[in-house]
Amino acid sequence: MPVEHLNDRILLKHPKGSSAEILLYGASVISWKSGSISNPAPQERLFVSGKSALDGSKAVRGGIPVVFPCFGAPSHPDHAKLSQHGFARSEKWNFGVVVMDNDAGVSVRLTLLPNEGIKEKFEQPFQLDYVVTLAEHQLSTDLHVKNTGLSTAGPINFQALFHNYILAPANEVLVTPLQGVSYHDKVAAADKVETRAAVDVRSFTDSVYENAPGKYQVTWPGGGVEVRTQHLKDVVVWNPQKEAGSKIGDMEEGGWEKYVCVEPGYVRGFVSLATGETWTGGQVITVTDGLTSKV
Ligand SMILES: O=P(O)(O)OC[C@H]1O[C@H](O)[C@H](O)[C@@H](O)[C@@H]1O
Repeated sequence: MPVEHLNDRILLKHPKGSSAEILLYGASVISWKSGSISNPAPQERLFVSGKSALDGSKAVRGGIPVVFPCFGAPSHPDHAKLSQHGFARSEKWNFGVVVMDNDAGVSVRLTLLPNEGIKEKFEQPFQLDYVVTLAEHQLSTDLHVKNTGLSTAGPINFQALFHNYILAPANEVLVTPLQGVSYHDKVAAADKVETRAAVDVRSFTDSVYENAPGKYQVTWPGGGVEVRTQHLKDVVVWNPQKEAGSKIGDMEEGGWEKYVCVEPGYVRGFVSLATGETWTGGQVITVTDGLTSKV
């Protein structure tokens, strides 16, 4: 069965051997196993902390949490009652439909509508549809945000981000091309312009790049992924290293050495979406073996 719907999760299996696991809680992708062109044996590509809750009691520490409608601490008046990174990562989503199931890919849609708990904290009318597509060497995620309000209602304002925890030797990882891009360095609490040809995370890094190129290479000796995005103008590069990682309750010991977060999003400013309209942000993550595509 290419798509299996279990009690708390959905399993995707591609005929060429790749697989993915999506928790209904948070619509969090918690596993993506894929081979590459030079090494077809499927390997895990995402980091999930061994201390992470997976039972719906807390957002997953790893995989791909969905950040909506605010990134970080809320900074918009409509988000004032929300906690860090909003509610999408800690609500139970509904399994919708199998969108596609063929050799090109296996694809499912999950949906989140306002429930009573959400309405208490966020009054805006919305529908979220999240489509996860598994291909032979690729995982794609697309978030569709619809303003379901009446025509007399105002726009909804939001931020959105895919919080990718990419399994990688953190101290050897390089992220490109960010040279010349303006960013907010959350560690130094300063606005800067990136001077490095390749960004590493060997020290505690929490950088929010604004109007970034939209296509990123994440490489390390012998491996890599490419992250290609659509309508996600910003990207966050985060690794807490021991300095901050050891203070994260659900982070396994040394977990910060095993991943880099490269998080495409719309997080500087807000998307303002009129009634009846739909906004879509998407990403395609491809296993590259560290070889950069020319396209
Ligand atoms: O601990 P969390 O709420 O999951 O956030 C984890 C991290 O997410 C993003 O990368 C932010 O830029 C960081 O500032 C934050 O520490």
